[in-house]
Amino acid sequence: MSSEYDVIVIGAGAVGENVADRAVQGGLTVALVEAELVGGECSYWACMPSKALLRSGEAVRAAQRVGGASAAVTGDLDVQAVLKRRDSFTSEWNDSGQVEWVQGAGIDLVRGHAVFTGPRELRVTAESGAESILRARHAVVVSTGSTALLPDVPGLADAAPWTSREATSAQTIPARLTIVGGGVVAAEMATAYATLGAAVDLVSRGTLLAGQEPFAGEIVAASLEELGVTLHLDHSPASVERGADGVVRTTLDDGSVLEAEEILVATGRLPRTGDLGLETIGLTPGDWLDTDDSLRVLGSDGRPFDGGWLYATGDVNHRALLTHQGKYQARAAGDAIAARAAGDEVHDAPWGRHAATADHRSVPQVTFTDPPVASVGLTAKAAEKAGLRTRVVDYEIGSVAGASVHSDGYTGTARMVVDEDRQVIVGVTFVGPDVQELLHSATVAVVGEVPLSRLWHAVPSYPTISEVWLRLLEGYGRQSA
Ligand SMILES: Cc1cc2nc3c(=O)[nH]c(=O)nc-3n(C[C@H](O)[C@H](O)[C@H](O)COP(=O)(O)OP(=O)(O)OC[C@H]3O[C@@H](n4cnc5c(N)ncnc54)[C@H](O)[C@@H]3O)c2cc1C
Ligand SMILES: NC(=O)c1ccc[n+]([C@@H]2O[C@H](COP(=O)([O-])OP(=O)(O)OC[C@H]3O[C@@H](n4cnc5c(N)ncnc54)[C@H](O)[C@@H]3O)[C@@H](O)[C@H]2O)c1
Repeated sequence: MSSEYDVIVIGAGAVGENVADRAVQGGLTVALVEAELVGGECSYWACMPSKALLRSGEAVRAAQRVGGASAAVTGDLDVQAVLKRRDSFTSEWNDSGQVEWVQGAGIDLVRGHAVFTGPRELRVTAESGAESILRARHAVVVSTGSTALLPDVPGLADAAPWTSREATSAQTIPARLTIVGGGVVAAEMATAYATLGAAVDLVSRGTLLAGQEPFAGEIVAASLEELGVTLHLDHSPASVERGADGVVRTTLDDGSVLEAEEILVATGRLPRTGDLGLETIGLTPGDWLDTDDSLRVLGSDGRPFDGGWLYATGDVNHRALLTHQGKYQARAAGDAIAARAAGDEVHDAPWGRHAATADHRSVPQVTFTDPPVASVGLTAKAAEKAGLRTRVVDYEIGSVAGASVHSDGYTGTARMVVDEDRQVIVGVTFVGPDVQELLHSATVAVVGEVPLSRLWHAVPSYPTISEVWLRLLEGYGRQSA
């Protein structure tokens, strides 16, 4: 069977779903191809189940930090109830709700694994083995996401290691868990599993959360230790072996040996482009797909590949491996495809409707540790590296009235990075209980390039934690204008 559509989107993760939706809203016919579950990684094995695993423990600790409330929280966490609540967020790994949404949005869902057979043409193989050919009149969008990277450590692959998929979908909590990695997945899963009762060892070849401001990793490291996690920073596993007794023994580069029931590998991601038939159209399987700002894949000459019919959105383009940022790209790409198909003007200059400009220097991210780390834009180090003349202002969040009411002994740190030449903020980081809900104010300030002189007129309410904004401005000092 063969069918022709205006647009084919490969991958029905959060990002692919949104590209398809925008293209349909732009008047185009769209086939959305999915090999596994409609909704992708975020819904079933990443954002939602991981945040569900974290939330119950966070709620208990939040109450324990408020005098009077703490007396009411005396029991243990109900681990089975936490896992059951997590299962409800993944709809027990059943995608019928999302399929209904796709169909209601006017998108044709094609179940199966897609491979390129030529330009604008794909073969889809269903689970039953049935094959169909899809052709695209205007565009093919690759939204196939990313998969866990397994470092080349002797014995690791044979030790049945967990990746983020097993860690977010586990039905029992191992008594002991070794985690390899020091990034977001490692920090969040160490928080979750330690809270759920596992004895956790975390091995990272560097510091924790190395891409963030240094104080973020330091605060999270202290909080993990308080939860009972043993940190092995600046270490790597030299070899791994699962014994006949089922125990995983991880030998570190200093010769010490960690024992655990499971080992979680959280050492970064690889693009899901290895089995897409990219070689048939002249691209390299296994590569990330570089794009321009309207998400067209670039060829080796730096120009849109083969005249510009191929797009890549979400994790697979390596611009920002985050659901919200991928969905932002999806809106830009879906609308750009519709505009180009209609011969309408394409607004792909910086900050235009069809450009994912914010991917470069204005990406917000929350790491849901306890306390969480919420950041947007450039760190002080990244701003300096980018050649900006900057000034950094730090403030201890616990000193604002709203924070002291929020929790007893609230501790946290805020940093604002100012571009001195333009008098605008290029980066903000907050670390402290509940700061994730402050982040969008920082994103608006960074993306809007709001002049510092105007920010003084954005008055934070008393007594809220957002008064930290006023303290950061006071720390910077008011200009005469
Ligand atoms: C543990 C963990 C927690 C995370 N938490 C957060 C968070 O809190 N917030 C956040 O913003 N981000 C988070 N992320 C990142 C987020 O999950 C990803 O950025 C997001 O899922 C990427 O979406 P995507 O649509 O690009 O890819 P995916 O969600 O991976 O979707 C790709 C889809 O393509 C399908 N596919 C692949 N190849 C083919 C093919 N050849 N044919 C047909 N279908 C195919 C796959 O089956 C999959 O469904 C987390 C990641 C991890 C690992
Ligand atoms: N809350 C969120 O927004 C959220 C949550 C989880 C994941 N994510 C996304 O998922 C992506 C992947 O996360 P991740 O944590 O897997 O990757 P990462 O790139 O953030 O971190 C990888 C970590 O592994 C360490 N490492 C690599 N090889 C090692 C080795 N051999 N031995 C010891 N340590 C080693 C690195 O030093 C680094 O600390 C991130 O880019 C993030 O954007 C987001």
